[in-house]
Amino acid sequence: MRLDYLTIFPEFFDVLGISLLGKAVDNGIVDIHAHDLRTWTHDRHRTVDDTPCGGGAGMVMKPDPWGEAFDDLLGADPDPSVHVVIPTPSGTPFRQDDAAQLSHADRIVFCCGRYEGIDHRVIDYASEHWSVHELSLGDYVLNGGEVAALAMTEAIVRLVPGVLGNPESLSEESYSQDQEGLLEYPVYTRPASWRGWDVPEVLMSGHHGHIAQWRREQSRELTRRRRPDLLTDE
Ligand SMILES: Nc1cc(-c2ccc3ccn(Cc4ccc(CN5CCCCC5)cc4)c3c2)n[nH]1
Repeated sequence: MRLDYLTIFPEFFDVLGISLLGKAVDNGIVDIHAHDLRTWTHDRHRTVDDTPCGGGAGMVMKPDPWGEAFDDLLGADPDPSVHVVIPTPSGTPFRQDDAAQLSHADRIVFCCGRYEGIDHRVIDYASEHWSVHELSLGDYVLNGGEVAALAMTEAIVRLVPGVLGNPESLSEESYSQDQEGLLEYPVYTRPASWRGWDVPEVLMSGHHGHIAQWRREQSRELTRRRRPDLLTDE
């Protein structure tokens, strides 16, 4: 899987060389390239923004640098197997299903906007050529797309075979189908008693059936309290 990031802050993505994703890069499972969008500017001030047509506060990112970056990175031939992800507050919510689907992609290009956003014609042009995903990280406004791109990257890449040390843990995670889409149960480790708090006895019983039942109950109770929207039983 090749991941490209178009951004005016490429150093944001240096962090991807650390830990889990760092190993995936070292193993050649994932190939990461961050690009400074100003590479594709030609004026002395390396301008990437301009005033919004129709008025309004702030600045909007000019389309030209993005178009030239697409030309260099992707060429002009349509290719639906290339996924262009554009983090935006107005996108569809990024969910585990999106991460799962994108984990099968061979190529993903993250377009990280700043200012008040990117000229919409960039999205229109990209949509004619590649598979475009306008995705929101959540219902809050960030200063740009970089943090969202990092979060989405981690959610996607950890699902790629060979990236995680213990793939079986994936099936027990919140939102995963095996967990029936419920929130995951609380976890414990040693010591058995810590500052007056004990590990639930059932977990020390060695009775796997009881432990599994307790965990299912914990998941349902936690989901009922925190995320009733995830409960589908009629
Ligand atoms: N889930 C999530 C993703 C993002 C995200 C992603 C990408 C960019 C690029 C820029 N920003 C900052 C920004 C975007 C929008 C506004 C409001 N809006 C602007 C246009 C006219 C109406 C009002 C303010 C600032 C971004 C923010 N935030 N949250």
